[in-house]
Amino acid sequence: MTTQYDAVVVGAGFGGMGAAIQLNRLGYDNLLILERESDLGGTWHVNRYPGLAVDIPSATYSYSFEPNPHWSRLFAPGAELKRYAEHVADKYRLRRYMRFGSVVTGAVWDETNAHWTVSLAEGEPVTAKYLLTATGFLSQPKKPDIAGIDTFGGKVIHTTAWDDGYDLAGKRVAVIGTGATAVQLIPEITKVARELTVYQRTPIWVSPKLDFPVPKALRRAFAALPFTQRIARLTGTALLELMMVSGVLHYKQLPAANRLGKLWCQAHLRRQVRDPGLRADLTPRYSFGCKRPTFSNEYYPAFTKDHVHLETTSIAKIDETGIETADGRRRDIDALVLATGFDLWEANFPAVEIIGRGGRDLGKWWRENRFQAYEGVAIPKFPNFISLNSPYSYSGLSYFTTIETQMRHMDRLFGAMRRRGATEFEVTQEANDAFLDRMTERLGDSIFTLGNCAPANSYYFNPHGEATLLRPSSTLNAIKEAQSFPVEDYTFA
Ligand SMILES: Cc1cc2nc3c(=O)[nH]c(=O)nc-3n(C[C@H](O)[C@H](O)[C@H](O)COP(=O)(O)OP(=O)(O)OC[C@H]3O[C@@H](n4cnc5c(N)ncnc54)[C@H](O)[C@@H]3O)c2cc1C
Repeated sequence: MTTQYDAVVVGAGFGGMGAAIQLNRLGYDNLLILERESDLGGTWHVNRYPGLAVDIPSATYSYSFEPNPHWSRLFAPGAELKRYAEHVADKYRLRRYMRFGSVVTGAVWDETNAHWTVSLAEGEPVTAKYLLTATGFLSQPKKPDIAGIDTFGGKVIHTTAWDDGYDLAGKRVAVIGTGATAVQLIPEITKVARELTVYQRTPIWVSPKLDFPVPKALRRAFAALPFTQRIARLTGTALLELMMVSGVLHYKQLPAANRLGKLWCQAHLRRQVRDPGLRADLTPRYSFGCKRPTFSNEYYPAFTKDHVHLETTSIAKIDETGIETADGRRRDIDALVLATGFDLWEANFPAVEIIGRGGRDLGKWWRENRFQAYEGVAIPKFPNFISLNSPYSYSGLSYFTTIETQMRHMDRLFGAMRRRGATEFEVTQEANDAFLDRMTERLGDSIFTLGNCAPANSYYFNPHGEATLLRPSSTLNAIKEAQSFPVEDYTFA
């Protein structure tokens, strides 16, 4: 049986596009990128809610080999990220590989033909020598399990499916959820809604946001002198890195750095909210860093407005016209906004059924053993498979550090394979186990223990209570390891 493609990449977000660029650099041109949506961009195609913006300095959020001198603000709005994704796809000629509206349902390693068979919700399966899944972490929307939610007769909008045609102006709106999305969205809703009630289960730490329009002269300098942009990128990355390494990853050695982060947010809250009761309700009971840091100058003040209510009593049920809390109070609303985030661990590890050598089912294996992946990309018994959204793959606060770390890993791995005249690779169980031990030990130094973080409800933690989403190492270290891992950690055939 012939193999149709060199590689199939699942997902046309920044991760999938980075993987395709790397495969091109390695000389593979017979590629297929399968994307269930109608266009590319992943996160930045799907999310369009008011207030959407990158939540780290824009200069750090791009491929290092394709800097963007045109960001309009220090924290660029979401539409600019989508345009940047389109620019990359055009410049690197990636659209020719993309097939939209293609929902992948599973993939099976075919021992006889030494290739992957990838099945789709519609149409014939496709086969490829290599399989790369870039299905994202924050890509499977979570709907809350609240009694009666389907009976609500007004408008229901999940933040990942924003309805541009529905006007919230003059409406009584409820927002469920107070995560990173809500921090961006709530201030925008307060500007138009007649009344807004925010249902909060877990408060969030919010830092001041040093945002401003990037002056045209600076943008021109970035375009004319690329090294200036590189400096901006390195400076931004170094600051994020400092925050991550000192405040979060080395918590055990440096608890003071973490306390400083917390004090910084507390002072922000004190400055912006005078009412001590409201302040207490908005104050998290978990350590700073247990969740992804958020930045806003408008979030806390939104709750001081007369037409905005913070509700901390849990929701008992939703009926046709409103929401009732556990203490029997109810509120009529016109629109219900679900800022309830994403299902990571159940729906995304993995996002589709992956069956490896000897029938090993990846989802089952992760759940029955531990969530693990060598260097955040490879798993024993899954030959020729790069899982870009694996446990321990998310390194650094800009996701582009993750993508480029993985591109470097691919470069070294495929290079070693080809030098041996081989076409198959598989990570060894021993190398995988040693990596898992190293990560587990490093996690012990970090803030990520349930003792510090349990009330945070953080998606960093898997169902076993281990924080296996983020790689507990500095970006520099992750990059170094991607460029120098022992190639003997893999077998080649
Ligand atoms: C609102 C929001 C704001 C964010 N802000 C930041 C930020 O400021 N900084 C930062 O570093 N990160 C941020 N992130 C994280 C962001 O997801 C990453 O930065 C990055 O965009 C991930 O790229 P990706 O390609 O890995 O995943 P995604 O962008 O999620 O792309 C995955 C793609 O896979 C497709 N897919 C999934 N399953 C299937 C299937 N079965 N079949 C076919 N296609 C499938 C999806 O449709 C999607 O297009 C944010 C995330 C969200 C949701």
